Amino acid sequence: MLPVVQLKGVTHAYLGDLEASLAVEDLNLTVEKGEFVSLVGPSGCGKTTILSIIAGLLQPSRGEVVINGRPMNGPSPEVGYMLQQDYLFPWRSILDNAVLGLELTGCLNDDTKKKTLELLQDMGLKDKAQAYPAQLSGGMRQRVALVRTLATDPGLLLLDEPFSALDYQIKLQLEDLVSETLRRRGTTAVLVTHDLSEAIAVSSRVILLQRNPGKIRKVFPVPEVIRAAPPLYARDQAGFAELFHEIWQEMESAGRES
Ligand SMILES: Nc1ncnc2c1ncn2[C@@H]1O[C@H](COP(=O)(O)OP(=O)(O)OP(=O)(O)O)[C@@H](O)[C@H]1O
Repeated sequence: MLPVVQLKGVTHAYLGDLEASLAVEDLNLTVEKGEFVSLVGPSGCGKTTILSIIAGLLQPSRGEVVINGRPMNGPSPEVGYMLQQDYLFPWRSILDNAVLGLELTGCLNDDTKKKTLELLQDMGLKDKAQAYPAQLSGGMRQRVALVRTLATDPGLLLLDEPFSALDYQIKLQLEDLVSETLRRRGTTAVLVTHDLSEAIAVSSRVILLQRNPGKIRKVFPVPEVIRAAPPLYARDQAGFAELFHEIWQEMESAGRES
């Protein structure tokens, strides 16, 4: 089976008026179908730049991006992107917000609307379909944003710190819900997070980046016993604390060198 994401020698420099700044250099990364990988690393190591490149929002200065076997050519409905802010339209009902992506891609019909309602139900939001964003909590709104992203059925989901603005308890619940939903649908995911325990709890691999310029420093596979548990319980599994410390130490060494 073809990998979902292939980055081959990807380098990106942002061009300023007087100089160019090298954000990421010579990245090589393959993400297989159904994998959930996390990108972690210090501020400025290029996590968001990498997601923007995979999303087709940013053309890398050098190197090749291949999505589902095809060279990347701008944003595509195959790739969903979810951010820290929910960006719901306050004047639209929850259902109308949730179907926005379908509407914009010309895919809204009775069948896709029914599937969106099912997704809202899966996320515990069916009775909120006719409510408005202002009537929902932050965690609920983030779930609506997730439904909106999943409604177009992207094979690849990019998540840029989607849980970081939420209370700890809500964050843990959402990690479970998202991870279970993606597993069931076979969706491939790339998550950017500052929370190392979240990265280990939800991923099959944690990719540690270093900065100046952004590069992959080390890839940590997450042991099966941790991966098999729902994120809430993954943290209690044997090997979790050891892996956390191993990645933490490597991060500290990277920090000292940059
Ligand atoms: N639009 C831009 N113009 C110029 N430089 C940029 C731009 N966006 C990012 N950079 C630079 O590129 C590098 C990588 O930034 P990026 O935002 O990808 O890092 P990050 O790991 O996501 O950071 P953080 O964890 O703080 O969100 C940084 O040095 C940043 O200053």
